[in-house]
Amino acid sequence: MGIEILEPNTCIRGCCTSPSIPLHLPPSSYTLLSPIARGSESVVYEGTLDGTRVAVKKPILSTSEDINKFHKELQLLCKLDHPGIATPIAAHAKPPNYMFFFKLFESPNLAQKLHVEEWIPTLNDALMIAMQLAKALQYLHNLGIVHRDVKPANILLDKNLCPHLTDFGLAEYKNDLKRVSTENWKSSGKPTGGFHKKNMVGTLIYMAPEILRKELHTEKSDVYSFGISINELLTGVVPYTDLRTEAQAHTVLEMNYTEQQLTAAVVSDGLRPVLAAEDLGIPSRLLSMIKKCWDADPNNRPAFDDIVEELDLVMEHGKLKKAEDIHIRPYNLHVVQPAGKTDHFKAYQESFSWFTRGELLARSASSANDSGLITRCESSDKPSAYHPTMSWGSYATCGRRETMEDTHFILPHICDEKDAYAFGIFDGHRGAAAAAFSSRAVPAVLQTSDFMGSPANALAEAFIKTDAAFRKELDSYRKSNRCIQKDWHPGCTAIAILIVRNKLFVANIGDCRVILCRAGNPIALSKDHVASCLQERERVIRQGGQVHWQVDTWRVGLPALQVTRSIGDDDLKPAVTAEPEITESTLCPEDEFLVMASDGLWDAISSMEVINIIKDTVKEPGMCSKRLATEAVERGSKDNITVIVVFLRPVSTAERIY
Ligand SMILES: Nc1ncnc2c1ncn2[C@@H]1O[C@H](COP(=O)(O)OP(=O)(O)OP(=O)(O)O)[C@@H](O)[C@H]1O
Ligand SMILES: [Mn+2]
Ligand SMILES: [Mn+2]
Repeated sequence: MGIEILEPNTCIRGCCTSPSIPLHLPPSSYTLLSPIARGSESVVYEGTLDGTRVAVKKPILSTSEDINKFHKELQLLCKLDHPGIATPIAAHAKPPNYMFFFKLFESPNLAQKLHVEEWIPTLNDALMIAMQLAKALQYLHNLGIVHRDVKPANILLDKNLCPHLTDFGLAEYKNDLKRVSTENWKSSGKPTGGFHKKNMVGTLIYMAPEILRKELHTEKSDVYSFGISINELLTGVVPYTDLRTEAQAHTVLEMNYTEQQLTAAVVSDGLRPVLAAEDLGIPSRLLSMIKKCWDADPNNRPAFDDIVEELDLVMEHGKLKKAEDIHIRPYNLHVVQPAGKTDHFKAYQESFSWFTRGELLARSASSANDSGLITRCESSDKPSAYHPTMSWGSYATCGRRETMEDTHFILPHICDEKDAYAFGIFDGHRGAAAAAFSSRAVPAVLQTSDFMGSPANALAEAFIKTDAAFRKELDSYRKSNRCIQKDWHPGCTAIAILIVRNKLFVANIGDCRVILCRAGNPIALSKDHVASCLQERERVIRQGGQVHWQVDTWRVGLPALQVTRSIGDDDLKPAVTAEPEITESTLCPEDEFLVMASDGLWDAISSMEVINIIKDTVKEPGMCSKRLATEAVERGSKDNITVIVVFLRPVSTAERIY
């Protein structure tokens, strides 16, 4: 493109050279805009280079070892040229700035695509992705390079859904690995996204048994990670999160300290993710190839030359059978049409997403108030003198987690009522389904309720109806016997606020929180429902649940849930109730703003600090939300984080106050 290559085109040390991409840039040629992602070892920004939008990967360089690593990664990247690999278009390798510039991929990476967007690929999509990725890895292996971090989060998708392998932070020449064998262990790179912070490279669930046994990483270890990733693409299930043994793997994954259990199971018991289901039209050849890829013995795994050949054959067959029509998502609710005798191959399914299912609830939600559980709060209809002037913004980030299980909604001027606003946050656990469903269902039910006349009731009704509808949906979905996850009980915590004129209602279940900043001080408008709270513990036991001390805190039931109220979690109902605790406040001119957020924020930042941070941030609610979330990540919050900031006064006033 337009960027001129300044000679000599080398990095500061002279070790990296490239005939085609510039390795140092005039400062005026690029800008860094907002961060797209924070990896364990770098921050990826959106930026511009010579006027074009690009992605800028800026490694976190804290030691000289990190700088060596940057040079190594750059040297390697300069040698690569393959359509299936995200190669840099420029780099800047002179102090104080070390950066890689890549073409900006607008679509999310494959992990987000599958688990946040809940994308369901057709068989054709899946085969195309598998093939492209296999070719990219074949290319690398032929050059003697092992990637060592193959996983969906490192696969970028372009507009046509073509995959581009990225993140060469852990890549090595195979020959160098031989030499370092045990050193390889201590890990030059900080492991990515996983939990083994010191001893391992790669991400635990994608790591081959030999890596877990601390043996040498070979190209066959990439084959293993490839197999796990392709199965994830076919099933839509994050490896091992659908298992439910005594120590539920999902819990294992959430509790960093028991990863040894999973490691042991993978290494010694041959545990593998649940293989995609053949009866949905996924060719058995593809499935046996995946099984071979994740064979315990690296020697039994195919090389990428074989994999590419095998995929070719599978695709040939697919063409005959219209692979583009086949939707592969075994755990979907779908209707299998009576197949014609000659056409067993074709399985239809209703395209399915938990977001959409939640939305549909509006159509079935009756406007009658029939929950019967809530005592009507006295009406607050009297028009009052004070009306807040509102503006709002939000920010949601996956943080250091691999998957995003938070969702939220913002619903201003409900049903065209200019004085009614609702906001909500849902923090999913044991999967994202409940949070996805609720973020659409709760506002849908609210809109059909008497939210003006009886706001507290409307909120309670929204939570209880959503919970009932979600569990019913889950039930029928399990019964559709397409569900490979026999014991799957997703849930979410929820907080919602409803502002009607000068009244503020907060409904909460779980450990999201809302605070109000009144005259400079935080007022908590919700209380956490967690098993470490005695009152809640007693309530759970009274309602037939079990609470036990596990590892470091009180937890509910076998799944060892820390929260005591939620939507979903149907294996723990009724003890883990969806009935919200509701607070009502009257807003006054002293009120400055509201901050609501999932526990990822509150784990890292106190209410008072939140207020102070907003005080020295530009008074734009979206920016405040982002600043808070970013600060929490920087302080080490390991969770997904969602923040909504609502100003209750004209922003110009708010600005003047501080
Ligand atoms: N060119 C790009 N366009 C759009 N998004 C990108 C691009 N490159 C990276 N990203 C996003 O940034 C994320 C992190 O990038 P990358 O994996 O290269 O960083 P990292 O610090 O090595 O992360 P980790 O090691 O934790 O996986 C990717 O998963 C992707 O979502
Ligand atoms: Mn990555
Ligand atoms: Mn990385």
